[in-house]
Amino acid sequence: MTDKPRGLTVKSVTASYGRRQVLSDVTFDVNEGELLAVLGPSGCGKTTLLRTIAGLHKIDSGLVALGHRTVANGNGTHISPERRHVGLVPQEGALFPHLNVARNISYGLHSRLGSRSSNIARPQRRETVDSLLELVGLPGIGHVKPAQLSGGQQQRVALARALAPSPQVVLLDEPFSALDAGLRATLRADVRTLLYERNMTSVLVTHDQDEALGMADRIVVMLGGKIAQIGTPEEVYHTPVSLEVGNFVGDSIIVEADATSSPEGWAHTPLGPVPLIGTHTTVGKVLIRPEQVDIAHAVADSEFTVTNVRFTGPATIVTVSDPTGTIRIRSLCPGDRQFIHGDKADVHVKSAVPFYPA
Ligand SMILES: Nc1ncnc2c1ncn2[C@@H]1O[C@H](COP(=O)(O)OP(=O)(O)OP(=O)(O)O)[C@@H](O)[C@H]1O
Repeated sequence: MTDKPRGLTVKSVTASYGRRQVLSDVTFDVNEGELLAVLGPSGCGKTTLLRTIAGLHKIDSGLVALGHRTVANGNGTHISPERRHVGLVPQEGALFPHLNVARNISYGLHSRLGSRSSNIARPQRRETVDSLLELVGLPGIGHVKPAQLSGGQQQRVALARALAPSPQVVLLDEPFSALDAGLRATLRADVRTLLYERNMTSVLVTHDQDEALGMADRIVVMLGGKIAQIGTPEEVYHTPVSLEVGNFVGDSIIVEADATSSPEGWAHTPLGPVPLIGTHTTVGKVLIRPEQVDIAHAVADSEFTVTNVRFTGPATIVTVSDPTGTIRIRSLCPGDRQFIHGDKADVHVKSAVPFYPA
C-alpha cells in the first residue's frame, strides 16, 4: 500500500457484472501528485475500474485504499462514494442543465459535506466557487447555464466541480473525448498543468494513445480486463512487453526477424539487418516505430517503392511497400516532401528495436 496519505492503491481487484468478470487481478499504485493514465481499447474495463475506485461499483475481491484508508475490499468493506473524497470528471454531459455554473460547482461542495453543507456560510461558498472558476480559466461565469457554454468550457466546469471538495484523488473518465482536436490539445495541457500545480493524485482513463503518452507520468495498459503493462510513457512506447501492447500504444511496423545466425545484437529481416534491444538467438518478430526508419532514394535497384506521401506540416509521412504489398513501412521524414509516388527507396532502421521470440 502507498505510504503517502494522498496516494491510491488498487490491489488484486476483480469486479463483475452479474457472472461476467470484467476486471481480473488489477494491481497498481498511484503516488501522491502523480497522474496515472489507464490506456486501453473500448470495452477493456477502464470505466469499470474508475467506478470501483469512486465507490460506484462494488469489487468482488482485492482492495482499494486511499492513502492509508481501505475504502473497499473483498470482505465486505465498501465505503460509499460521497465518503471517499474522490473527485470524478465524467465524459461530456455531466453538468446539471437546470443549475447555473456556480450551483453546479457548489454541488461538489455539498457532496463532500452532505447535510452539513448548509452550515457553510454563503460568502465562503461563493469565494470557493469564484476561485475555482479562476483556476480553470473561466472567471465570472457563475451565473451562466451549461447550455450556453462550449464543450471545452463545460469540461472545465466539470473539473472545477470535481476539485471543489478538495478530493484526495481526481478520476478523469475520457474527459476530452467529445472535443475537437484543437480544443482537446489546449485543454489537455491546461488540465495537466493545473493538476500538477495542485499536486493532485489523478487517474485518467483514455483510449487515446497521444493523450496517455502526452499527459501521464506513468501508464497502465489494460487489455481484456487485465493489466498488460505499467510503465513510463517512454517504457511502454519503446519497450512494450508484447506485440499487442506495442501495436496498441502507437503506430508500429511489425516484421519477421531471424536472430539465429546474425551478429550478436542484430536480426535479419525483410528490411535488411536490424539492431535489437538485448541479445537474442531465435526467430521472432520486431516492432519498429516510424521515426526509427530512414527512407532514402535508392542508390541501386530496390524492391521498395514509395506508395504514399502525406505532408503534415512539420513532417512528411512516407509509406513504402514491397512488391507484394505485405510489408508497408511508414517513416516520419522531417520537413517537406522529398519523394513522390513510385520512387524507388532504400530502407534503414537506425536504432535498436524490441524483439519478440516466436
Ligand atoms: N452496466 C453494465 N452491465 C453489464 N455489462 C457492462 C456494464 N457496463 C459495462 N459492461 C461491460 O463490461 C465491459 C467493460 O466495460 P467498461 O465500460 O468498463 O469498458 P471501457 O474500457 O471503459 O470501454 P469504453 O472505452 O468503450 O468506455 C464491457 O464488455 C461492457 O460491455
